[in-house]
Parts: sequence; C-alpha cells; structure tokens
Amino acid sequence: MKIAVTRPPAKLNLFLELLGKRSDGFHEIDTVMVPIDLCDELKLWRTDDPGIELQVGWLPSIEIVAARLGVECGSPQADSLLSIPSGESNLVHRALTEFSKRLGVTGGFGCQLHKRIPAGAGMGGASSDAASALLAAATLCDVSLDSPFLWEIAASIGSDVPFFLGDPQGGSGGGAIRAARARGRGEKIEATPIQGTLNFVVVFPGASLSTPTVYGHSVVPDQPLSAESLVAALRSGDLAATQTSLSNRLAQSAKEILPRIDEILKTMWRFGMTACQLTGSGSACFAVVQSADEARHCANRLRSLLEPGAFVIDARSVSLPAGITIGDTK
Ligand SMILES: C[C@@](CO)(OP(=O)(O)O)[C@H](O)COP(=O)(O)OP(=O)(O)OC[C@H]1O[C@@H](n2ccc(N)nc2=O)[C@H](O)[C@@H]1O
Ligand SMILES: Nc1ncnc2c1ncn2[C@@H]1O[C@H](COP(=O)(O)OP(=O)(O)O)[C@@H](O)[C@H]1O
Repeated sequence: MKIAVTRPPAKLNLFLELLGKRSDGFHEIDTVMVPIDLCDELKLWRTDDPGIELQVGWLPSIEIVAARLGVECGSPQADSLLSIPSGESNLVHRALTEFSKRLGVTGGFGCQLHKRIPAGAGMGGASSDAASALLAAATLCDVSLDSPFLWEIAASIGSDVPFFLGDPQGGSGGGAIRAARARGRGEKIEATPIQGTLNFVVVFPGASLSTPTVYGHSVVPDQPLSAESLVAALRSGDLAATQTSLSNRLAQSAKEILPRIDEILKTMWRFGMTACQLTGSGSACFAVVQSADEARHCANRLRSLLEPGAFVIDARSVSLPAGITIGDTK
C-alpha cells in the first residue's frame, strides 16, 4: 500500500492588523506569517472502504506532554489542552471529505496524525494539518499539487489553511514560500521574500484561546498600522528593523481574556527577549532573537522558570509547502 508521509509546520504571525469587520462575521486583516520547524506528523493512505478513518496522538507521548504542561492525564485541564477531535470536526477530516467529494474519489482515506503543535495556540496547527492532508491526498491520487481547486478547498475549511499550501502563483508543484503576507480574511496569499533564517523562542502558556472569542473582543482601529516596514525589513534581512516591526492587534483582547499572556511577555522582556509578541489569536508568545544559539540559551533559561505549566521551545523559520514522501508500508 502506498503511504504519504508529511510534517505540517506551525506558523507565527509577525504582524497582524485588523482593517475592518465584514458583514459575514469575519475581519479583513493584513498579516505576515512565517512557518517554523515545530511540526506535527501526518501519514495518509487510501482505503477501499469509503469514509475517513483518523487516529490522533501526541509526540513524544501524551504523558510526556501532559507532564511538561503540569497537568494530570485524564484531568479536565489535560482534556481541554490535549484532546483533539478525530471525527468530522478535525480539519484533516473536513479537508479529506471535501477533497473526495470534489474529485469523486472511490474508496476513502486512512490517516495517522501525531501532534506536537499545541492547539488553540495561534500557531495554526489544525490549518497546517488540513493543508498537508490535501497535498498528501493529491499526491496519492495523482492530482497536480498546483491545482487551483486545492486552494479553493483550503479557503473553504479555514482562513489560515491556504497559507500552508505554499505560493499559489509559484508554478508547478506550488511554489516554496518562507514568509507570506495574507489579506482578505487571511486566504489571499502573497509570498514575501525573506533574507536568511529567523530564530525564535516560543512559549505556549499552558492554556488555549478560541479564535472567534479573541476576534469577538477585538477593536478595529481607526488608523490601521501598515505591514510595509516589516515586509521591507524581512526582504533586506534587517534583523533590528524586523524586531521593532512586530505587531499584533489581537494582543490586547487576548491579554484581557488570558492575563497570563501579559505575564509571559513581561518575563520574556525581563530575560532580554525584548522583541516579543503574541502569535495570531494566541495564546502562544514568541521572541525574535539574533541566532540559533541565543534561541537555545533563552529557551533553556525560560524553561527552567516556566515548565512545568508552560511549553518553551527554540524554533527557526522554514519554508512551505511541507515535503511529501511516498513509502510502501504503514
Ligand atoms: C487569528 C489567525 C491569524 O493567522 O490565526 P489563529 O490564531 O487562529 O492561528 C487567523 O486569522 C484565524 O484563522 P482560522 O483559525 O483559519 O479562522 P477561521 O476558522 O477561518 O475562523 C474562525 C472564526 O474566527 C473569526 N475570524 C477569523 C478570521 C478572520 N479574518 N476574521 C475573523 O473574525 C470568525 O469569528 C470566524 O468564525
Ligand atoms: N488537526 C487538528 N489539530 C489540532 N486541533 C484541531 C485539529 N482539527 C480541529 N482542531 C480543533 O481546532 C482548534 C484549535 O485549532 P489550532 O489550529 O490548533 O489553533 P489556532 O486556531 O489557535 O491556531 C481546537 O479547538 C481543536 O479541537
């Protein structure tokens, strides 16, 4: 049996501005996103039986993740942080169902999803899993990876999903992107050149936030900020300008809902990570630092202070889309 193996990456929003509230309940946004090397693992294969059979677990194991987060397996806190749906509400399930319908695929799909990306963290884990499932399904069904209908399905599943497919203008196979500016409700993607690799420290504060709730509490500014200076800084590789251009309009509402975010950002600042910000609708925070060594050093210091109870990693920017490997066995 052919099996497609892929590693859906997380993302960080280096910039996020609200431009207006639309009549369909979504916000017009202007955001700059970067994929990072914290990845889930997804295996997909075709089945004779129709339908989607999805198994979900945590890496390295649910016990180890729960211990790092300072919660007991099976407790309500562990459930709220670590229980990931395996049925129709999983975005992988929705993406594969839509793919099968659009293509008239006979049979179904089996999928194993192993999570590393915290859920409800503003790191786009569910969206990235869905995009990777689409690319893996297309590969198994001999569908070209730059077929526009993949971007259409992605946008129908969630605003963040198209970003994870790569550059829609990128030519055969979907072009690689290392950063992208996303507009509309987030589904209109434009690749943004980025000079060098960015190094990050990322902190998940051990609590999840709901994207609609954070948007619901947010305020659209009269005079929106522009992403231009960040885009220029990324293009020229000006790290200091990148650091001073970080911005997130959702940060205020996320902090009001989860005051721990402010505490985490203040702690990062106190430890010298002064270029720090919330990603997406939270709850994770990140700092842009100068080198991989500095990221490792800062993450170690923060880890000894915040874990168990939070989740601290060092990370670096990578490119999209995630590669797909085809193997022969499960
Ligand atoms: C905030 C961001 C920033 O990248 O990321 P996350 O924090 O979720 O990772 C995204 O805009 C999230 O995109 P995504 O998570 O795909 O959201 P969707 O499923 O499309 O929408 C969920 C809900 O969020 C609100 N929403 C979402 C996107 C948008 N541009 N305006 C909104 O108001 C709406 O209430 C919508 O019903
Ligand atoms: N593949 C998936 N992985 C993680 N969470 C998922 C997945 N599919 C659906 N969900 C649900 O989506 C929500 C979190 O989405 P996620 O993308 O991880 O967070 P965020 O929107 O903050 O980036 C959770 O409520 C979770 O139950």
